[in-house]
Amino acid sequence: IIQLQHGAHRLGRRNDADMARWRAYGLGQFIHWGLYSIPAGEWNGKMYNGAAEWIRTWKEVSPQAYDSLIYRFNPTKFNPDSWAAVAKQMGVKYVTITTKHHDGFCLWPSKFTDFTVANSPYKKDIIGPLVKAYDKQGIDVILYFSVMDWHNPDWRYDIKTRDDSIAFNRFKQFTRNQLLELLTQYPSAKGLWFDGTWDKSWVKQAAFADSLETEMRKLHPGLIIGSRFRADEYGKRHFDSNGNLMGDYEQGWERKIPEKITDVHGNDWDCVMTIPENQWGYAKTWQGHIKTADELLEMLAKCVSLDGNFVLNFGPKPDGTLRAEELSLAKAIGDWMTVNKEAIYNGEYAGFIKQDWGYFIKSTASNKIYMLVFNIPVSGVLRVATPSHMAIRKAYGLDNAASNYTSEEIGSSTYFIHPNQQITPKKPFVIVLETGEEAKGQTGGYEKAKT
Ligand SMILES: COc1ccc([C@@H]2N[C@@H](C)[C@@H](O)[C@H]2O)cc1
Repeated sequence: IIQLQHGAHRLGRRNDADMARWRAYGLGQFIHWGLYSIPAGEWNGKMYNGAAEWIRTWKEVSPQAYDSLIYRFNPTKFNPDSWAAVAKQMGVKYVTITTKHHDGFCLWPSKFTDFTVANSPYKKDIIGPLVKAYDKQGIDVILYFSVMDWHNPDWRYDIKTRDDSIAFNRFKQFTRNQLLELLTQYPSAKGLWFDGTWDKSWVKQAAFADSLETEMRKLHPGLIIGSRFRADEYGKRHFDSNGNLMGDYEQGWERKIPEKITDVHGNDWDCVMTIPENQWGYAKTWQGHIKTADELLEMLAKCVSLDGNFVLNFGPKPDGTLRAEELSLAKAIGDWMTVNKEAIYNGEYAGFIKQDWGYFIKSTASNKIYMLVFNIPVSGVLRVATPSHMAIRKAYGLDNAASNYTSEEIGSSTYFIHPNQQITPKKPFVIVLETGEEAKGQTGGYEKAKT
């Protein structure tokens, strides 16, 4: 064990009500919106092949020219209620919204910089109305904040000289001021989603970041902060020098999903996912594969089955409207969630052996076990291996209880689930298992071979 002042301050999961609420979300929405949405991956008629929200770093783009985009930020069709309604129909329980991305442009009228909406043609606060609109729909809000700030002249990638450290000390105060400002202006936010914290300059601020995290938690009891905010005094990030998770949930699953339960080390976590391969801000043309609703539903099921939340990204257009591809995916996901949401909300790892046909999710609300079926075997029969001494009492379809199933015990704690009629579904579907304790002593006489 290494003595740490600024490592993890808690072992294991948070067990308070605020975190239990976060753990139960299942499905979330990410929103990336800002000046980068205007060029949308194109500059002087050339397409930037990186992520659209990173276009300021492209050698073809002068930072000053990029920063002048502030004078073009005027989302005349922005209607937060319409975004929140789309999210509601989609079935998301929380939304993570960019307050300030790496480019430093603030979607709220921060007092600590001029590089905000207040000095754009739009003039008005964006964050406040968004928080209000989502709160009205009963969707919780998490505020995304990038520590790295390309616009702020005091930002440094590393601290090499005395001048660097004088500038970066100003930058640290600026960061603290903005974070306290966000928590004060938008007190209904449930948490902060930090990004832009990997550079040496910030990694060297273990003590400062640790005390700032403590100060924010004091200002906002119950605040949820992930593992990407700070490093320990040896520069370790996400997991401290003793291998313990820092923050309240693991934030390492960006555009990737854990394979098995041991990959998540008993921690809470979220997976943040783009619809194209790698675009967070609005990009005029999406290159490569665009994920289908069925792919996204399978990602959602997989995340919840492994104790995580699945957060799907939307990149609104510069005029404030959502693009057609995102609206149609939100609709398709929402239609599926309308029927199957009880298998997703309050979902947790069920402890069943993973099967090829899909995912098991246990409900903390009903204690029911849900089978989320994506791949029907040629046999048409679905194998289930329950944790030992757990028997299956009943199996029925969530879409309609009439579509019932017969469970046949084929071995110790092993069953075949037989559909009572030919299943030819067009969409992933859910079977509910009601289970119970196996009768004492009734071992079913399955003798293990001696080998
Ligand atoms: C390759 O390094 C990065 C760094 C930051 C990101 C940002 N994190 C995502 C949540 C988006 O905000 C993306 O711009 C992506 C890739």
